[in-house]
Amino acid sequence: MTSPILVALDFPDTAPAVALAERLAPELCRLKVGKELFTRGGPQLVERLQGMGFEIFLDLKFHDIPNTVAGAVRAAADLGVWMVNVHAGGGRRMMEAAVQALRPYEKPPLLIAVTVLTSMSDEDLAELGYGESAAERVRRLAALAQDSGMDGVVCSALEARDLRTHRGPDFCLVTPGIRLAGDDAGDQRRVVTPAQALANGSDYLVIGRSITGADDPLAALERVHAEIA
Ligand SMILES: O=C(O)c1cc(=O)[nH]c(=O)n1[C@@H]1O[C@H](COP(=O)(O)O)[C@@H](O)[C@H]1O
Repeated sequence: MTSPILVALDFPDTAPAVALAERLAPELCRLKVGKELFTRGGPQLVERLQGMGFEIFLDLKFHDIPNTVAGAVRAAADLGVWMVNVHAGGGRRMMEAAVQALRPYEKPPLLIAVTVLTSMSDEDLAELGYGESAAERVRRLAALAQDSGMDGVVCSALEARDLRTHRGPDFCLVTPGIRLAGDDAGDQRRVVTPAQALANGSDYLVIGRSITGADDPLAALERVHAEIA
């Protein structure tokens, strides 16, 4: 079975991250290593998790000048990760440079662009001076990402249906902001349940605290699988 679930290992250190991975199984999920954990554990931790059989989404959301981002995604590819992301807000030339950087690889990571963070609301965007809603901005950035040669985008599952229609069946939709019924939204603003996210057209569900914060993370993961079966 190929699971659509990516468990976000947002831990302050490597020991609890590895301990959690030991309680999960590569058949049931992939793992996401983000900014906090990577800054602590570095490439060695990624290699250790890969050695345990997990495919890794390296979520460092690169956002810099094209040359710098190209070098960063190359470093991610050399590490052998399964997926890596950049911010679509870095623009066309930055995304094209990232795409170009992965051309020489026989088995490159999936290259994904973050559109509008799921922690952002329409009000947050207005405060930044953007004259469009989150849904409109996601649509614009997803079109630009696809046109720049990216494999897909990170968005909220609220926008997945619209993107599936407009960007076609092969464009990869990665959706964080997933909450089981009754879970606390926390800092997230655009949240959706696992079943609804898949029904909307998501390919991959990024789930952090609903699994990592559970008393029994494996049981929580199995509950998500049961919900989407
Ligand atoms: O790129 C991401 O993974 C990401 C993008 C986004 O727009 N929103 C978002 O929450 N994420 C990540 O997804 C995870 C969500 O965690 P939970 O809110 O605990 O489920 C975190 O690791 C975030 O860094």
